[in-house]
Amino acid sequence: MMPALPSSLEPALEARDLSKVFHDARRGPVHAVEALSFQVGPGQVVGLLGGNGAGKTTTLSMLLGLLLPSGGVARVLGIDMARDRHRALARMNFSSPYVDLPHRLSARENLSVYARLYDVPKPGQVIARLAGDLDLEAVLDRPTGRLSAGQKTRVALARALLNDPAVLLLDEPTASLDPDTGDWVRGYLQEWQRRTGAAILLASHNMGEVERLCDDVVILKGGRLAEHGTPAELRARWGRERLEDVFLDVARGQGQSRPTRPEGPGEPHPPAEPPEGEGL
Ligand SMILES: Nc1ncnc2c1ncn2[C@@H]1O[C@H](COP(=O)(O)OP(=O)(O)OP(=O)(O)O)[C@@H](O)[C@H]1O
Repeated sequence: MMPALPSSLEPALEARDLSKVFHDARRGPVHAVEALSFQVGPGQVVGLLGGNGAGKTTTLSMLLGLLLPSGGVARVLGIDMARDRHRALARMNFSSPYVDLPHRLSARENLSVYARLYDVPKPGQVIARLAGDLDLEAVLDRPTGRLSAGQKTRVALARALLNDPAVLLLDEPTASLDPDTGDWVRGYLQEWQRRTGAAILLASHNMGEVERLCDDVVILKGGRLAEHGTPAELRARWGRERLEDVFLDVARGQGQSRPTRPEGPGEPHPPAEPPEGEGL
């Protein structure tokens, strides 16, 4: 048996040889995620990128223990989420603008319910602090269903930070925000992460956001890992100045067909395969 690593060396989050096959009546077996391995180290922020249908949500759902993998393992803080999800839940959290909070409850009531579920000590104080941080004081007592998309996103983020998670999974945290509010939320997340040392896995289509927040980037294509590295490594490898162009090259399987400089900077890189069916 392999000796256990001291907990400080353990990845905060790990996908190892992770796969998910959906059995769809119309499409037959759908290989949403295939043999996917990556890690998020303690205190690291990793971006999970990929086009529509590339497998990001399926991956996040397995890491949250909401979907059982067809193969491989999803671990959070060393805990196998398919077996022992309940042991990790108190130390992790998740936020997505696509998951609605009950509409009739006020923002404060929603946050109070979740604070109770997470057994947050002094919940009133924690909610007041988060409402101050996220500029929600004026809307705390309004029904959540009547808030703007930007206000709902900030309430959802407050909900995700209630238990001071050591591991935070974020699905498109700024998707519905105007550029100014989006920028503000990114700045807040960056400051929060530096202060708490939490590990973050961030699924995003916003390359500026990924370049600003992420130490490392995983790009999925058709459920498989197509690229992995720091934003600087990926730019150098693909001879691109912007991560957005790296993403497009990976998506289109173009490799270095359009280098940004004539000599083609960076290491040569085998072009990614053209997309098969759905996926990036
Ligand atoms: N419950 C399901 N049953 C059948 N197929 C599914 C199911 N959930 C997802 N899929 C398929 O699995 C693949 C990956 O989907 P997934 O939602 O993980 O992609 P994504 O990267 O999150 O996409 P997006 O950026 O559009 O949200 C797609 O082909 C999708 O249609």
